[in-house]
Amino acid sequence: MNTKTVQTSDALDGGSLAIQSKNVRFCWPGQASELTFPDIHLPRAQHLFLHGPSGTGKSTLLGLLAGLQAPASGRIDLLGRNLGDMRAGQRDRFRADHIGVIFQQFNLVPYLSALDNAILPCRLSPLRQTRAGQAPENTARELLKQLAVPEEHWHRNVTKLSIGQQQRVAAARALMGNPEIILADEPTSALDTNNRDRFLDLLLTLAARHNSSVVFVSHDQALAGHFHNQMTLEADS
Ligand SMILES: Nc1ncnc2c1ncn2[C@@H]1O[C@H](COP(=O)(O)OP(=O)(O)OP(=O)(O)O)[C@@H](O)[C@H]1O
Repeated sequence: MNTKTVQTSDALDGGSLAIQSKNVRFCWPGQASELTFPDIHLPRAQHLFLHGPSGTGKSTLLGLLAGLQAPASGRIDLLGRNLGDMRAGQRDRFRADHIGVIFQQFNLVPYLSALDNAILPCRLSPLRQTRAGQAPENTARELLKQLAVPEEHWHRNVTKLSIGQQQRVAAARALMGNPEIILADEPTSALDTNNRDRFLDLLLTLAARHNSSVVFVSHDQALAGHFHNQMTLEADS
């Protein structure tokens, strides 16, 4: 499978980069073809829109950037650190400290309330707890408010919320404690056009406030204009 880059930013030194990847390849067990990915060069506080047809490897690439899988070859540096140099435990720590994720299934903890889900990164990372300020619960409340999750739902079990509300709780959790990188996989798939645009504006505005970089996966090319950089994954014809 071939992939190509449509547009990326100008080169900067490693210290100012959120993400740098080179010659990354990956093959899922049991799959005949290897996925090859374009190089990424994403400055801190800039956002990347990652799009392409189904099956071209968008979710796989986010998993590699999150350190959930390791590339078969190539190199990924986040915030100037080579993921390949870290042991599994160090990658987990790095993810908890520096990466917010909004994945397709939201990965919310089903038995916790919306508020407790939003606070969770602070329980897992002292660094994010420190960054969230003296009272992380107040920060979580503020984020839920900004993301328009109605207050009467904050103490409800998160599975009792609508899909759109769950997506916004997942976004609040990803933003909690100001991680430098936010990885979002189709977070607007369940929203209508109005809510989709509002959600995206909010996510990018809140991320910009904290100098976070967002990598945003979507099929929906109409969203591309919100982003500094774009990358297309394409299947072989
Ligand atoms: N856990 C897995 N085990 C085996 N193969 C997988 C796994 N996850 C993905 N794949 C395969 O890897 C390829 C890329 O899948 P991926 O989900 O990354 O694509 P995608 O572009 O995100 O697709 P979509 O837009 O439909 O979500 C596909 O051929 C898929 O079948």
